[in-house]
Amino acid sequence: MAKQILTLNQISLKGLERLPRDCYEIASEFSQPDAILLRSHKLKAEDIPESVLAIGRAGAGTNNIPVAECSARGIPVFNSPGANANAVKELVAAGLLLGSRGIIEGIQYVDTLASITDKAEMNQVLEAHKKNFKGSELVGKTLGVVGLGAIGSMVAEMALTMGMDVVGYDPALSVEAAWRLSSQVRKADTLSALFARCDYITLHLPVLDSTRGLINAELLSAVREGTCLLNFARQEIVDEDALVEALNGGNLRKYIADFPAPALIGRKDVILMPHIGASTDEAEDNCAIMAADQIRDFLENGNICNSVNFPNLVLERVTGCRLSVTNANVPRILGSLLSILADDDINVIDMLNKSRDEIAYNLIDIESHASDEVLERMRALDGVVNVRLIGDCD
Ligand SMILES: NC(=O)c1ccc[n+]([C@@H]2O[C@H](COP(=O)([O-])OP(=O)(O)OC[C@H]3O[C@@H](n4cnc5c(N)ncnc54)[C@H](O)[C@@H]3O)[C@@H](O)[C@H]2O)c1
Ligand SMILES: O=C(O)[C@H](O)COP(=O)(O)O
Repeated sequence: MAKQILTLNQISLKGLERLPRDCYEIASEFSQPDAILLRSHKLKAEDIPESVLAIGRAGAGTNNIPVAECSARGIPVFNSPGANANAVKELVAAGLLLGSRGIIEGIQYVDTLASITDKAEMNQVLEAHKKNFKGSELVGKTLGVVGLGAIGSMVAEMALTMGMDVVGYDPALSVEAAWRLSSQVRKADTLSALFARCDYITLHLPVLDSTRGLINAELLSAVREGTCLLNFARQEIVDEDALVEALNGGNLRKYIADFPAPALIGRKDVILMPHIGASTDEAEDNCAIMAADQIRDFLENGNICNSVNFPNLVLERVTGCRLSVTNANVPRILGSLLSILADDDINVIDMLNKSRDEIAYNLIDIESHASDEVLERMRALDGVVNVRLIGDCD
């Protein structure tokens, strides 16, 4: 029977094409879907049908998904790390230029000249006024990058090529991300040290309990005169009252962000974009392809790649008959699962078990069919969250 994929946002066709129509039905309404694909749709736990086995976010941030509830229900949540990083990096480049030059004000001024019909007169007027739109260059200025993952590391690299000095802060930097980072990026030991020494500061970290309101009054009051803050990460990371106070105080010269808020719209010192960081053809394709491939590999093989709540686990298929089991990460469950198989004379050919936080996940390749009764005995074990028989075992 075809598997049903519920899409809660428009997902690029290039991604949906990775799910062959003879095996997958895709629609924006299903009552019992096997998996969900979405972008920024705010998904509530109560709206996830019982049938859902996996959720794929075609994008980076998963703060729109109730990840903790998904973990408790044994549902892996996948995202698309790095797939839209270049799109965001390019928009940050635009943000830096909008923050350093009078581009927007200049364009708005030119629009006011529409009533002048004589070219020479227009030229004379604008040449007299262009001094009002003077900016400064990025070369030699210091950019602070908060969060040096997929996007932050690309932004840092780009800023270096533009002649900026780059300072980075990331207390949770992965080894892989550290390898990607240019050695010219200087390390700030604290966020306050970074905020106190930069002309431009750009945020590229996820919103988590620990980062909500992280950019607070204390940090914002310590910025150098003329500092420009860019936020292409998430609105919630910046304390809005503190931001408004810092802008009113004058030291923070500009706030450039991808997240409009009523209190910020219309201010001359704020430039807001409508959450378009990842809105390029390329990023939408990349994210959708990655999310669809990951969902397909999970549904067809139980493999897990780029989950934000489950361990990564990929086991090469050696038999048509595979069990995937999610259980609490406590002792003795694995032994009990294997005993149930042994009691039914089912031989295990290959298996892999990995854990992440409170979740343990297993793929067990077996030589012969496991009956419904065997599966039910496994499901009945204390601490087992779900058991799935994948594939054709005959
Ligand atoms: N504007 C957009 O359209 C858009 C597009 C893509 C991503 N984003 C946002 O940008 C965020 C980052 O994306 P990414 O792809 O670079 O993710 P990533 O996971 O590759 O990198 C995030 C980095 O932030 C670091 N970090 C975590 N806590 C931190 C803290 N307290 N201080 C400093 N660094 C911290 C992590 O260690 C990691 O290196 C996403 O979570 C998402 O919210 C926005
Ligand atoms: O976290 C992300 O990837 C971005 O915020 C992009 O969101 P979008 O897919 O809704 O554009």
